[in-house]
Amino acid sequence: MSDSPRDQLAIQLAEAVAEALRVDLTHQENALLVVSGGSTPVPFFTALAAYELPWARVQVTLADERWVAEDAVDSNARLVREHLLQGPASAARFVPLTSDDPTPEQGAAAVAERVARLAWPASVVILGMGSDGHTASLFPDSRELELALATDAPALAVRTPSQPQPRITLSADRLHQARRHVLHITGGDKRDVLARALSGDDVRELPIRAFLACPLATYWAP
Ligand SMILES: O=C(O)[C@H](O)[C@@H](O)[C@H](O)[C@H](O)COP(=O)(O)O
Repeated sequence: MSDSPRDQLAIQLAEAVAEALRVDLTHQENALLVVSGGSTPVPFFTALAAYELPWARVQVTLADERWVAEDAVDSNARLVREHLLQGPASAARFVPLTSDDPTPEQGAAAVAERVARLAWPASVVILGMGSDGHTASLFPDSRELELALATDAPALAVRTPSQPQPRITLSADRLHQARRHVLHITGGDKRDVLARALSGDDVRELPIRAFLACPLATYWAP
């Protein structure tokens, strides 16, 4: 791995997450790690996968997923399998957010049940953020945004005009259930969106605001 600021950031985040899992596993049987998809986490996944941890006691799931086949190029499950569940981390138990149902509306209840059985509170929830201020699949233009912010269901289907595929997302309530929250972002655009988010309150405008007071440890590099 090169030592670009983004790679250094990924290494620092991996170190913090590995330590969090190690600490939690000294006093609980299983520890849950919730990761995000997208492009930003790839070097972090690679760095974390190399840690020697009791991975068989680590559960990994996603903050959100596109309702696509697990081998589709834009599947977050595929991303996790290819970059995180490698080497020592291949012993972790990955719990995907999709089912064989044709739509997320049909599959959401089964996925929610699966998610509810995990080892909550999560050791770490790692969020990404888009330039529209979305996080997980809580998009400003999601039809189900209000519901996703208010429901105590663990997961729900979302339809978003700005996105090509239907998705499933963990609800804000479920994403709040963690010992530690991290925002992992890179680049000037996202720095500016975060600055905007910090200077206002309207969660519907910039859904990342729902997590700013978690507290949210921010890992940012240019
Ligand atoms: O794409 C996803 O699967 C996640 O839903 C999304 O919330 C992601 O974390 C942000 O869109 C940032 O994505 P990038 O890291 O690709 O910028």
